Amino acid sequence: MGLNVSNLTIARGGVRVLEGVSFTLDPGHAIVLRGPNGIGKTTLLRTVAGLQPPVSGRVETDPDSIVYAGHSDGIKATLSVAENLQFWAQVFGETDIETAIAAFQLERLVTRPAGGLSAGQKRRLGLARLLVTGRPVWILDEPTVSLDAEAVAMFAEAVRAHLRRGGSALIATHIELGLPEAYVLEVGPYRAVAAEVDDFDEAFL
Ligand SMILES: Nc1ncnc2c1ncn2[C@@H]1O[C@H](COP(=O)(O)OP(=O)(O)OP(=O)(O)O)[C@@H](O)[C@H]1O
Repeated sequence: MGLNVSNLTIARGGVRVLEGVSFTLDPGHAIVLRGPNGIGKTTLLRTVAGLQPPVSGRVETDPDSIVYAGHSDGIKATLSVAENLQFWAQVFGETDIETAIAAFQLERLVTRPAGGLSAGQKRRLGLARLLVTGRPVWILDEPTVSLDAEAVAMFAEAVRAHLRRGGSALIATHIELGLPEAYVLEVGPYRAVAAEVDDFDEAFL
C-alpha cells in the first residue's frame, strides 16, 4: 500500500502555501521532504495524512494504512513506557511491543513513567509507537528532533527495516538521516506564486 498525490494545492490559515505537488510513494520506498522553514512541509504532511482537506488536487491512499507522527509525541505521562506501547498496540489491534522496544533500545526504561523521560527518550518512545501500529505508511514530521546521533541511527535502521517489510515513509526533516535510499523531494519549487487569501478581510487582521 502506498500513496499517490496529484496536483495538490494546500493552504494554511486561508493562505495557499504550496501548489501543484505530485508524487507517488510506493511500498518499500521512502521520500524525504526538504525545504526552508515555513514553506509548507507540515501542512503538506497533514493534508496527505487526511488531517486537513486540500484546496484542490487528490490524495489517493487507504486512510487505514497511514500513521502520522507530528510534533507532539502523544505520550501518556502517567503510564509506563511498556503501558504506553501496550495502549497503542491495542488501539491498532496489535499485540507485539517487543520489536518496538528493541528497535529503540527502550529495554531499561520499560517500567519508567513516560512523563519522567528525557526529551530524547520521549521521542524514542513516540517513534517506537509507529512500530506497534502495524500500519504500512508512516508520515513523519521532524521525527529526529531531540535525538542524539545514536538515536538518529536507530531511527534510520527502523525505517530501513520497515521498508524491507514493504512499508513506506514520507518524512519531513532538516537533518541528514543516513537514509541514502530515500528519494529527496524539494518542495521549494512548489511555493504558491500568488499566496491567495481566501478571505480578503483576513489579510488585514
Ligand atoms: N494560522 C495560520 N495562519 C496563517 N498562516 C499560518 C498559520 N499557521 C501557519 N501559517 C504559515 O503557513 C506556512 C506553512 O507552515 P508549515 O508549518 O507547513 O511550514 P514548514 O515547512 O513545516 O515549516 P518548518 O520547517 O518551520 O517546520 C508558514 O509560513 C506559517 O507561518
